[in-house]
Amino acid sequence: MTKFSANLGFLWTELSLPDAVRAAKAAGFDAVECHWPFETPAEDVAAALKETGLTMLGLNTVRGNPGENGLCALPGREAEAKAAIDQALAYAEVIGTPNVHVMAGFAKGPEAHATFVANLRYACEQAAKLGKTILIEPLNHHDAPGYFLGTSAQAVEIIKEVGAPNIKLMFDCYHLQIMEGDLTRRLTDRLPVIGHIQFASVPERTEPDCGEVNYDHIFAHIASLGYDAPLGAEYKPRGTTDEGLGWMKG
Ligand SMILES: O=C(O)C(=O)[C@H](O)CO
Ligand SMILES: [Mg+2]
Repeated sequence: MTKFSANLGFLWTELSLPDAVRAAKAAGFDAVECHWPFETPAEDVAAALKETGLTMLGLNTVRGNPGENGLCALPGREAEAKAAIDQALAYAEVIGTPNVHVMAGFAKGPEAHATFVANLRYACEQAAKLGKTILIEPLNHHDAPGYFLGTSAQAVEIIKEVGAPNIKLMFDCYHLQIMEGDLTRRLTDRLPVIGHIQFASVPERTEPDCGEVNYDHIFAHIASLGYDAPLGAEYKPRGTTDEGLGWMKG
């Protein structure tokens, strides 16, 4: 039976993060994940996770200044990037989160690549001390034009170059359907480096019950690969979150 994680960056956003954790539990999710929890005291999130028995599977490093979308591929911003990595790992340690998604930012070219690799090596060293995993995620160029990381091939190349055992790919089916398609084969081919999988309808980015991707097929294929970690429901509900959960009961 496929397990699901509620991404609280998009689901139950009208609630406080601790209450969103409780709502996800009540709705039958097996785990939760989020984007940027830092305005909520980690202790409050930890208490809700303990109360519900859920794990917060992942969180992100901060975006940076208004309009930015990550710091870790930005040449000249290394001190801020390291601080963002330290902040995310410290928060993750308090709430028992195993994965930190290190966000690259809007950049391009060889200097950005070298900067990202160097910051990821730092992140992996720090994460290894805590037994945690660093994730990198290609984002599509419609939602995030100019974002440094845009394809799974680029991510695989970076993962190999970083050369750490605790760096993995966040395979977001939404972004990768837009950027490259061929999801069934990509999931098979990238499986050895996949650290987390997310999904949403394409192109709407709503519940997975519409659009151009057949998620009944995708979920069955993922299960056939022997991947049984919770899959991240990272979509923007058409109505309220609870109204849109019929796809889980299918
Ligand atoms: O945008 C996404 O798909 C993500 O998963 C990032 O964590 C937030 O931008
Ligand atoms: Mg995603």
